[in-house]
Amino acid sequence: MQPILNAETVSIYYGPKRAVNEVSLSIQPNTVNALIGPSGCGKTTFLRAINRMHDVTPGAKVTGKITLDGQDIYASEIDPVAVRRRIGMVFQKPNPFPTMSVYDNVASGLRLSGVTNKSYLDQIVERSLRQAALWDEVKDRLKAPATGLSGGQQQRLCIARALAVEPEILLMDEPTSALDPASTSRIEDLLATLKKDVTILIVTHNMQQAARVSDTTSFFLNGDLVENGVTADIFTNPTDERTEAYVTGRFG
Ligand SMILES: Nc1ncnc2c1ncn2[C@@H]1O[C@H](COP(=O)(O)OP(=O)(O)OP(=O)(O)O)[C@@H](O)[C@H]1O
Repeated sequence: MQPILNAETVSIYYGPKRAVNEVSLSIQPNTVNALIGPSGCGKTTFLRAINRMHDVTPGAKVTGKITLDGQDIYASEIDPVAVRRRIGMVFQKPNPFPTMSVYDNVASGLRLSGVTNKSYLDQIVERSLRQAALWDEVKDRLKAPATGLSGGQQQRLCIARALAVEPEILLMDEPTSALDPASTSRIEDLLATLKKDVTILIVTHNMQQAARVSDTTSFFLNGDLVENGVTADIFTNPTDERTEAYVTGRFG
């Protein structure tokens, strides 16, 4: 099958310092892909290159090639805002727009792209909240402030907000690290259904989580992609001894 996303010898620099070294990685559609590795190994840096977030980091530079459906997302004619609509992102700490209601948070991306039709917005808001497994909990408080939701609900709201513009890829940077175990488990369950609609890349420090939720796993170390493969193989039969040392908890 054709990969939906392809990175070819991608290096990422902060000023003169190279944080990611010539990483090549192919991602198949409708899969969950975990990026693991010790702190500072470049997971977040690599993830952020995929939706051109480094465009707004002073001194950051991305080299190599990243394609989405075969199209170079760094090509000069490509608008980074359009890239971010197709490749959404959910961050470590839930970050709903604090002055907006639950409804307005989810509708914000569509409104920014000029959608005003109320019944269409209603429909997309409901669909996105259902996809994020939040609808039943918020359907009677859509006009209430988003900040009144629990941390776990706020994170699912951020997922709904990202889904509302129908991205092809969802990047998740340690999306459960600020959440309690019950909320974490809800989001993990959600990933299995979400991948029917969207391809997911998730950075996680939690190896049990990577093993539970992902189809493929990529192990990063000091900016290198050491090994990438089917999750069960990475955890039970890795080919590189550094991967084995990491997944068996010998360093980290
Ligand atoms: N904005 C920045 N400016 C300069 N250096 C940075 C910047 N962001 C990250 N780095 C450096 O790049 C390297 C990779 O960082 P990155 O955040 O990608 O690692 P990570 O694997 O995601 O770590 P963690 O698991 O702790 O989040 C680190 O050495 C870090 O200090």
